[in-house]
Amino acid sequence: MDALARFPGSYWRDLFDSRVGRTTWPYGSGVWSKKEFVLPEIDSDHIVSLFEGNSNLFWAERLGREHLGGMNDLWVKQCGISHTGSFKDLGMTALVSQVNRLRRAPLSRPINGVGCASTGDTSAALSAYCAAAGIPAIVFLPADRISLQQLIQPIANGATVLSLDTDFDGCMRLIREVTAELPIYLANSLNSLRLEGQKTAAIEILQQFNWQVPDWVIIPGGNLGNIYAFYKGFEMCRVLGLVDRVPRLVCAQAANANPLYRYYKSGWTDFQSLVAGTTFASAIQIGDPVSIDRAVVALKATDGIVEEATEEELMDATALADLTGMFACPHTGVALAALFKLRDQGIIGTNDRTVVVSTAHGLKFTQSKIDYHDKNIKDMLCQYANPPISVKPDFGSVMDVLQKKLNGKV
Ligand SMILES: Cc1ncc(COP(=O)(O)O)c(C=O)c1O
Ligand SMILES: N[C@@H](CCOP(=O)(O)O)C(=O)O
Repeated sequence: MDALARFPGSYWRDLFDSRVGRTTWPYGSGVWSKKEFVLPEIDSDHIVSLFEGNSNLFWAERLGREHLGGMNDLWVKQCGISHTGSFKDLGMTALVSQVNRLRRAPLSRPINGVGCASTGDTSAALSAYCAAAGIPAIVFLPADRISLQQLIQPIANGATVLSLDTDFDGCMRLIREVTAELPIYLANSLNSLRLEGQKTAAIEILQQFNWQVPDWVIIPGGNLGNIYAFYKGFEMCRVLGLVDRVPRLVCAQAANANPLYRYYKSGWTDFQSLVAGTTFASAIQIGDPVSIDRAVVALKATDGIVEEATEEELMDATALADLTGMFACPHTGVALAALFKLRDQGIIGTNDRTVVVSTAHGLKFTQSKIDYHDKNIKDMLCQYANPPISVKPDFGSVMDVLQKKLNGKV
């Protein structure tokens, strides 16, 4: 930070702005366009990048206007529109690049592979970046708890996939033990290299608002590395003079997997890990988050809030987002459901500039959408379901249906 502070904030803003849209290696990546803030000492030849970052900031105009009491400054940061379909690419490029550097001469460290425990997105990102670099990847997955789309990613990318009959927290405990014994580098967000890459999403948001600071940023939380990464990105920009304040952060959890929410509600006095229950937001089905202390730092420093969402709330919020032009994953639904609640309580105001962080691509989680639109979820109304209409293949039948539809009778 001392070295970076030798230059004024305007220097960094201009430098980062000058790299947007560049193809010069590695600055076309949203992460490496901020190389000096991420991993300054790395040689560009050692970087393993798939041109991650630079994701769209979606103006959720209709959702805000029609469903959130006329909110007019609501944005969704589409971190899931990325090479492997989640924000994990941002951190994995930093981590795998550093491993690549360590394995090569002159350092030539004996790292035989890189490993992680995963609910499906970290494993996909690790496998893709390792495959691109020719580094062995080992992933520990909780059997039958991740989507098929997520499962096929490491398989296709040639990783060693261990499907374990336990939950994510069990996988996490095992990978920590294994990486302590074998020359396998740990790729979960315990490793701060991941957070260095992930924090660039926060800097990118500031840049996309022409270095204006939003009032609120809402982030779904599981293992809790990302909430800290966002805080770090915002705080770094404040300390180095790129902006003059930081936004208030909201961490949103599924009610079925909510150890941070419970801790927050206890006034930060009583943290209890738990066995996470099943949730459609399966990538945040985590009961013993490794970055719990970092999350508390981030929330306290930003006057932050923790909210939770039930299964029905998160699925309805996801459906509404989709009906207004998105294709959100259930984790984004958790964050949107938290926004609905904070708007109802009057905590987030109509004119507050608010960013919801979308963490994965909806196409990785289609089964829950299929079940919702089929109204095939036990004890759930599925009030925004839009099932397909079966019609006989003749002109009269088709016309009947369309006329009823146009008259609002279907
Ligand atoms: C899609 C998705 N959203 C949100 C999260 C939560 O991020 P974190 O574990 O950093 O809290 C994860 C992973 O945990 C994820 O895969
Ligand atoms: N959702 C994550 C859970 C692990 O989180 P990490 O950020 O610590 O790797 C996943 O996709 O595996």
